[in-house]
Amino acid sequence: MITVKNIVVSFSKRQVIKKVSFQVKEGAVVGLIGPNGAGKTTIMKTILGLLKFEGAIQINGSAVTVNNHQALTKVGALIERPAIYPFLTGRQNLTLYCKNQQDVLDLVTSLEMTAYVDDKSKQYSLGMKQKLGIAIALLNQPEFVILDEPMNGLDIEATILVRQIIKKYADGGTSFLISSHILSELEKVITDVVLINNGEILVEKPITELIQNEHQQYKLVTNNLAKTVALLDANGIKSENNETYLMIDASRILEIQPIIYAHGIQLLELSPITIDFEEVVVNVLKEREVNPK
Ligand SMILES: Nc1ncnc2c1ncn2[C@@H]1O[C@H](COP(=O)(O)OP(=O)(O)OP(=O)(O)O)[C@@H](O)[C@H]1O
Repeated sequence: MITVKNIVVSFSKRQVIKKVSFQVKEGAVVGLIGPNGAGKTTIMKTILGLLKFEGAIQINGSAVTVNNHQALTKVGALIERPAIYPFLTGRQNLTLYCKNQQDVLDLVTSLEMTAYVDDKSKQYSLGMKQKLGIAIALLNQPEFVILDEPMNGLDIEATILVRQIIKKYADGGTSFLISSHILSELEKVITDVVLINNGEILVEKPITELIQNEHQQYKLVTNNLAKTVALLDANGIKSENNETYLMIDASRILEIQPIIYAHGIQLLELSPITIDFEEVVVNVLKEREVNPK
């Protein structure tokens, strides 16, 4: 587990990370999200012992400091640009960092890099470099992987591939801390969300909880909407009629089926009205603008 407790990071006396605390549990894929300049990269660099900080960071109980990187031996990372030697081939770069050659073979295959892995990496496109950087981060069976904008420059196929690999590693117990601005993509892979703004945490939650909170309304479709409205009304259940469906408050949905069945009405659909992850995040940020702490 990575435990970040009350960390404060300052640049020239300006606090950019302000008492941030969160955890990354085993097998969790935590999305670290927030607007530009929120402090995501700074937090990642701090966890990697690259920046001075106040507070405490522990990886499996062992402290990370600027002078002690012992805790980081099982941590793989891709921060900002991949650390690649341009005059070496992709394979030579991977070999340089790996402890077990089999890892290189596996990652080259699973990230579909075979066609160019023996070319000099200075010739690589942005996406090829990015894949190589991700492969380096995943070498040596890491317990934790920190990825800053891993989908940068990746095409759709590579994005799907990277998503599948993250899931495979997470299923095997590897934990991830991933930042990305592509929330629709991040949503497909993360288990938890840490949302930051101006160096402060606004939300730390499982993603299901964050989105579920917004499932306040259900969509109800029956074979007789007008009669359904009247029946619900008679039972004190408010519904909003949108012509093709009714909107019902989540707190009353369990009562609906017995009422309509008793009157011979057929239930065709009863499903939560979801708003997507992107909308939830925008709403949280907007709400904070209106009601600052
Ligand atoms: N080396 C530095 N010196 C001074 N200020 C810095 C330095 N690095 C980052 N900052 C400042 O710290 C704040 C957080 O920056 P950071 O790069 O962590 O944000 P971010 O959330 O990763 O943003 P983005 O989404 O744009 O990558 C910003 O205000 C930035 O200007």
